[in-house]
Amino acid sequence: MSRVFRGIFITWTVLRFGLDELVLSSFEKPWIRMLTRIVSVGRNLKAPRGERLREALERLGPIFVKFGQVMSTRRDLLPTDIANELAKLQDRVPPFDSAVAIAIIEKAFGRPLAQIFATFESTPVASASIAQVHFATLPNGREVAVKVLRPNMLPAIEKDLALMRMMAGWVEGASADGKRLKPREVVGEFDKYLHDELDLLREAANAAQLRRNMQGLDLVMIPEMVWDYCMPDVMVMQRMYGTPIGQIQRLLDAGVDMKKLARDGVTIFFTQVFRDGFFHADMHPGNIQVSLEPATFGRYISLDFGIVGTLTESDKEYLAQNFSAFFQRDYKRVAELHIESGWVPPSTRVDELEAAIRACCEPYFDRPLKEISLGMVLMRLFQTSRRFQVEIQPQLVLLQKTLLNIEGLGRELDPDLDLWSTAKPFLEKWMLEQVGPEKLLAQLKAEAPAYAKLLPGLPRLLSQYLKDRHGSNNRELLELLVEQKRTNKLLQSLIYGGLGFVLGLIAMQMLLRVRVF
Ligand SMILES: Nc1ncnc2c1ncn2[C@@H]1O[C@H](COP(=O)(O)OP(=O)(O)OP(=O)(O)O)[C@@H](O)[C@H]1O
Repeated sequence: MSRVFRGIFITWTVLRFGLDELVLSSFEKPWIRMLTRIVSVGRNLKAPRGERLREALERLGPIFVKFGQVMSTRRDLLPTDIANELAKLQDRVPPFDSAVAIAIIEKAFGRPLAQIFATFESTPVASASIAQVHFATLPNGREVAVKVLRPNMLPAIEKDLALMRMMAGWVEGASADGKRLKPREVVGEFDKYLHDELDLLREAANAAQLRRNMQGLDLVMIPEMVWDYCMPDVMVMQRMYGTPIGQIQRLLDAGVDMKKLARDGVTIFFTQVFRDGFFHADMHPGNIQVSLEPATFGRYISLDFGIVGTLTESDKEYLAQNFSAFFQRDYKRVAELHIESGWVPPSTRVDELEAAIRACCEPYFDRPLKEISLGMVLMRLFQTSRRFQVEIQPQLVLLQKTLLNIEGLGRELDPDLDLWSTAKPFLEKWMLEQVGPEKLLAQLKAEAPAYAKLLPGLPRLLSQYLKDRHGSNNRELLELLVEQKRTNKLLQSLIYGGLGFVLGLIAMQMLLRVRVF
């Protein structure tokens, strides 16, 4: 029953805020038209559409707020005004009772809190829509941060997701506009995203992988996971001491080199993308701090690993080659790359795609190179590709969104940051590695176990192959001989026939000559 009421409340909110107009310009179902007319009485649609959508999502609660936040990153799908407005959505959720947090921890560990931690700060340090964080100390004296999932998240999410799926079905059935927006696919993607975020073990594993990858770089610190204390709904990690990156004045006062910090940010990101193919994809300022401790002064601290992106070798190659071709203004190459990689249908005309890409990229060269936003270029490229029936891969959209975040952050720290010159050496080094002897050696090494299995059997396979080949050679030879005999006979008859004809002509001519003279 509560589901029915929730459904009615959602429909009512959608109609009151005029979201029906926003999503569906032409209704085909008469009952929806009728319902809209009833609810429309007295509704005020003067506010811009993005603002109305944001307010409606806030009214609908945390899951819808999260949905709006996730959608705000899909600038390749949404008009700019709506995406900008959705980006303003904030998790304004009160912290949950610490008694509840403690109960969750005790249930997860099956022991009273006093046996798990030596100390536990009951006032949370931060609280968001999915989890909240408390500081604590382990029995061995180690200081930790404890992330606890909000209670009853799963049932609440399942209920709202079921309603979202139902509404997506309506929207899709209601009009052609609705179908074009693929609402069911969008909700499906959101469903997966939320479930990933709800598993703190998964987040801990992401953190551990990133920490390992970043170990040798000395530019960023990632908390170590205390695995014995990590569960799907409780995550315990090393406590970090840092100043939020947003507090620029505090960092300046402490003597942090802002230009270096901006460059380091780009270096970290490009290392994660091009070297590791595994990147932190939730780079908002709330998740980034800077260490002011003497031993690690000026180093980044990265937090919150719920969202990471992974790139395959071919994704990396696609990106590196596209960026390179773009900066050489070789739009034909960009178009060819899209076709070669199978991104656009093979029937696509290179010249048409090239023209579309030129129209999208050329305006960027009006400004100095350092002002060009790679995130924007990538986004425009994706928007152009869509016109050529390209389904943009989610990991590339995630990357583009993170790139925008990194650029924004970098330029805030250093307005003169030249992103391209910082990123270029990475791309060049990476491209060189792709074709150089190192890559060949690495590939041979990777294939070595397969060769080791294959080699002992090779003589047997070779002799078998030759035997088969010999048999088939004989057959082919016989066929060839028969064919040659046939050709010889034909030639013989042609030669003899032709000779006879010529001799006949000569004889006739001689006879005629005898008669004339
Ligand atoms: N290991 C840590 N050491 C110190 N402080 C931490 C640690 N982990 C988290 N925090 C604090 O808790 C805050 C929230 O953490 P985190 O971003 O992981 O939670 P969240 O619920 O995923 O939040 P959101 O989704 O809004 O980013 C951080 O901004 C930071 O202040």
